[in-house]
Amino acid sequence: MSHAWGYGAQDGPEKWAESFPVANGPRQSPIDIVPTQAQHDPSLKQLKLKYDPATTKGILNNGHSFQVDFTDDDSSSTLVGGPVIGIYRLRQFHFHWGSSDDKGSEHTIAGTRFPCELHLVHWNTKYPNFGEATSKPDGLAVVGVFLKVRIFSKSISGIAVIKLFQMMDVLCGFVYQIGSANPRLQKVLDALDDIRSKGRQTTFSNFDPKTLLPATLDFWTYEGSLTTPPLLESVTWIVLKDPVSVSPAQMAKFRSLLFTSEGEAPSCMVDNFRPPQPLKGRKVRASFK
Ligand SMILES: N/C(=N\S(N)(=O)=O)N1CCCC1
Ligand SMILES: [Zn+2]
Repeated sequence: MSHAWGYGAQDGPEKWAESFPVANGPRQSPIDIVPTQAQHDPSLKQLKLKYDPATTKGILNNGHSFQVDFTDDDSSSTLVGGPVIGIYRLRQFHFHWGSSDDKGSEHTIAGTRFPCELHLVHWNTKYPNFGEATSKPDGLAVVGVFLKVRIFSKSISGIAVIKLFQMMDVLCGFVYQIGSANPRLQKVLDALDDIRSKGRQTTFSNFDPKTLLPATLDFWTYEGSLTTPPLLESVTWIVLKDPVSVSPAQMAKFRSLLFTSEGEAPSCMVDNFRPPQPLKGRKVRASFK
């Protein structure tokens, strides 16, 4: 297989080892996190994320996901503390999602899959740049955040109204879902109209990724890898325990992107996730009891 990879039957995760033998390595990601088997480590420090919106550089459809890039020529946007030693600079964030709400995340929690997972990618400033850091065992730190679809109403009367509407809808032969849109996601999702195809990029500025995070930064951590080729075993994973919300309509927006470039037969960008990999004796630590 050339180094062209994807998520299809011919070029997907089951084929990656042909060009990237590290796919069968000892510290591959993602993994299934089993909370009852994770050990609370009181020596873990508080996770400190400091992001300067002015470092936002742009948004790109890279043909595998979309990413929001940040300038990383100084330490304006950083991760310190948690399981890492030193200062890690924010490079980009991106997402993985499914074709339906029952799958899409890369990490799973005791077998539970979420419809989407956010990854914030940081590199260790003990190395001269991101490219150098990607090949070092302590080169990268990625924060993973689960997105969870919540269909709810705030009041009993609201539930009654929804139930009535749903009964009427079923009677009329169609079903719709009412969900709570996550307003903090919307600026990112609104930009997707301009980057529908692979290779498209557009301006995107003044965005604070901290707004995408849950209120508490309780996390699990383990030593792993990039979850896409080249699958380098250089990532300290920091997976947040608490999900953030996303609505069905917002999930549809993720699924409106294309894996393909303009002029190619369109292929919807969905199911761009690698399934959990063998733990191979690794320990998962928890920052919380
Ligand atoms: N696979 C990756 N990130 S991830 N999915 O492991 O967080 N990346 C590939 C190049 C830059 C980030
Ligand atoms: Zn990722």
